[in-house]
Amino acid sequence: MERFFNSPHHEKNEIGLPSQEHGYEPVGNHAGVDDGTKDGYEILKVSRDELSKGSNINLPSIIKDNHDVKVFDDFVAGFNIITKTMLSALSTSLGLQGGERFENLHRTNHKSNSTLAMFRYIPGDIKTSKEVGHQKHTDIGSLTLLFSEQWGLQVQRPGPQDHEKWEFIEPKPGHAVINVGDSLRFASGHQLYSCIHQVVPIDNLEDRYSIAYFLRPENEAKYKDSNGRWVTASEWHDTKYEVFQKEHQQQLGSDSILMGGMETAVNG
Ligand SMILES: O=C(O)CCC(=O)C(=O)O
Ligand SMILES: [Fe+2]
Repeated sequence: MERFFNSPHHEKNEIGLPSQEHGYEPVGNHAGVDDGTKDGYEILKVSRDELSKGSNINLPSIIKDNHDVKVFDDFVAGFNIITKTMLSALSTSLGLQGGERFENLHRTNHKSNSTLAMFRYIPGDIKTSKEVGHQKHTDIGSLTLLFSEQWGLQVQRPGPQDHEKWEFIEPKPGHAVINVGDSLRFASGHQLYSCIHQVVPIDNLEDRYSIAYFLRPENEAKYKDSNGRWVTASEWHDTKYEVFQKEHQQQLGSDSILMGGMETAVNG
């Protein structure tokens, strides 16, 4: 990751961002933690569908050799097994049968927006920087497997409480953080809660690296969203992504999308 992120911009940006699940985005493409700020991370995304193209995969030349592609392949294969095992355990614990079981909405050979994302956050001061952290949100997909050895991730506990109270998640070597995202919340009939989280850098000195695997349902899977509409997983993905792209001011009134309906679930 360091090798990629330390490369010149034109090399990192060689293929740009052909889709929201694949390619490179520089710092400042999304809203940041506080009003009027932008995000403080750059990101390399490798989509699971793109990886399935084998040697035809579209990647910047600096990470396109066989070794690099095998690393991405191994990560995605392993992360798929882990997340689908969890989905199966959750389905069993909720008493789901047949086509309702979560793993049957996530068949690996079906098209989806699942993606592997690698982040580098630039150091910044939460009070003064104009580009800082990762805004408050819930994840679009089903399960997110999140790895970072550095502090920065904060969550809000579900349940009635002061909803501006943030708690840091301690990074532990050899551990991952698992977020339930909106798609699993919706597929569970809103029984499971999406996790409200954000990232704030805690010192002004170090870059912060994190790796996320965003498992998302098959594009055609259907559920009722936070506004009670029947949508496909790919429609929800596109709707939410549009809100992610907006400035804070334009996001006003979009809380039920940005937070997957958790604002009202948590506080009301
Ligand atoms: O970088 C992190 O630790 C979290 C990233 C995240 O929340 C996201 O991209 O959805
Ligand atoms: Fe997230």
